[in-house]
Amino acid sequence: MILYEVLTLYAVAIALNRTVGEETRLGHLILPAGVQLALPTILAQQDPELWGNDATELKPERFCEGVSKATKNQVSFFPFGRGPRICIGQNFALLEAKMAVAIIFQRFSFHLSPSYSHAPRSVITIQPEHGGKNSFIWIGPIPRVNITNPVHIKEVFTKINEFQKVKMLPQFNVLIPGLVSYEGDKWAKHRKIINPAFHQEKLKLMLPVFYQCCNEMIEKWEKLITTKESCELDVCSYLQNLSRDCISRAAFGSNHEQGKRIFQLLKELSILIMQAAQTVYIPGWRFLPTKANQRIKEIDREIQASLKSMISKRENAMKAREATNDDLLGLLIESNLRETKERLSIQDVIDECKLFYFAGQETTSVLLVWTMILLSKYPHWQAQAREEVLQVFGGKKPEFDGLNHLKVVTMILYEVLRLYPVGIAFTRTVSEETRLGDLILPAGVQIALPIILVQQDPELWGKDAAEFKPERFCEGVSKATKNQVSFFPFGWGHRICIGQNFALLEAKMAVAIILQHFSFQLSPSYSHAPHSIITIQPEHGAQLILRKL
Ligand code: HEM
Repeated sequence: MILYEVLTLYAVAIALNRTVGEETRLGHLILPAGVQLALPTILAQQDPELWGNDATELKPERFCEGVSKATKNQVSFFPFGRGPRICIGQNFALLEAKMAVAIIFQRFSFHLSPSYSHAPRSVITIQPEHGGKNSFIWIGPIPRVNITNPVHIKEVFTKINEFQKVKMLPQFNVLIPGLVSYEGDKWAKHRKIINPAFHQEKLKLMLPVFYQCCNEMIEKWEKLITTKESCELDVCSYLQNLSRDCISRAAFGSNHEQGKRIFQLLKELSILIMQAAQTVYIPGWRFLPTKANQRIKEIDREIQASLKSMISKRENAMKAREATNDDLLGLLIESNLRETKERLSIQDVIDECKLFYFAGQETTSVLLVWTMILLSKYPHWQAQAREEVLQVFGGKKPEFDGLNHLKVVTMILYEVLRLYPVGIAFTRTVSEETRLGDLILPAGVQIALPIILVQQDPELWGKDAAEFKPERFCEGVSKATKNQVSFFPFGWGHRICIGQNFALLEAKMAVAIILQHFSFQLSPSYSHAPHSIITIQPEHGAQLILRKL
């Protein structure tokens, strides 16, 4: 019973796949040859409609009268597949597992260690993702040490020359150039020139853009509800569009249509490159005359040409005082023109614009997605946040000072970033032999700062570390963390995210406007499955039911 229940909840593979051999009818569907079918084991075996409301709970008693009774004779349990191609090794595996379990039970009792963090992750099979607190893993021939002690984390973030960014695979250089990957003097020069574009008074200039983009999304949602009381919606794509729109207009202002096209191309480029990255890496792969590589070259050429012409036009207009500089591009050019020593080249500016797209889009949209999911799950926090927003703005347009003073909304955003940080870990390379606490780390060793473990560590955050409790932040971050580096969703130290205030302002604007217009709750079709592909996203979407207020 226990083994069956484990196989129900943690089926070895998340889905079984088939290709349609020739045109076939399946229920109402006519499936042409070549179409692929996925039979998502993990969804079918945890479907409340098939298994009841306790579908996601470990309840081996479901199997007390065997599989047929538990499944009511339906094909809703197929951990070994089904039919003629059912796993030939099923009995072998079950016998081996029973032997192992029996002998373990004879000799040990066991329970979870506090350092275990529950993170099922699918890499062909479903495995727990994290090692323990003091552990290391091999990334091919390179050892990677997990650092979870806040004192040591602070040291890693502070000593930026000793602990450098891990070099990206060459595939990604075309995609994510700029500040984020530079080191030493080059990083310092770029950071100094870009910094002013993200100062609070400059962000104030971008607020109308954020408002306009949020309003357009709200109008779309309102149209979906006009004839009904409520509607079900997967908010992921809307929030992705929102942050794409915000970054594109905030970056390129009056040229945002041209900017949008560039961002579309960058999206296509990232898909092609991610696909290439999933195949085995061959040195010089970019020079192979494949269709994908030709397209990558074409896209890159178009992006470079478009950005180049936009930047030189803007530079000339600004020199002639004909252009405003209230977008990121204008602010970056202005700051660069003011630089007396070494300026950025046009190629440098192009690279930083590309980076804004990647750094600024997916990050803010996943923050918003998790915020809406958690506010749906915890309606009393949704009500408290709405009360605050209505108290500060009523039904009016949210303005800069009001947004900066939203206390409950800020606490909520921090708590979302604590539980669902944008990525699961930061990595660094040790540039020369260094001591870190008791460890002596030779050059070349990698360091991982597993943010997701540290920010949910019961030793640092208390027994309720895994619970959503925004009240932890009611007296600010320093009090919540007891002045330790145990909360770092934007990084820490000199290399802290340059877009942090931009992202938080955009998120506060979006949350405020959404709360002014709608109430929302989780739809029964939402299934909670945080999934890490660069950022942590809900794997099966964020289906919510929206109601107009
Ligand atoms: C919720 C939203 C965001 C989150 C959680 C986030 C998170 C981060 C983190 C963790 C880092 C540091 C990585 C490391 O130290 O290895 C970083 C760096 C950076 N971020 Fe963000 N980011 C967000 C939004 C943005 C936005 C909107 C922009 C720009 C428009 C941006 C631009 C950058 C840049 C340029 C860096 C590199 C800084 C440097 O190396 O000096 N980010 N971000």
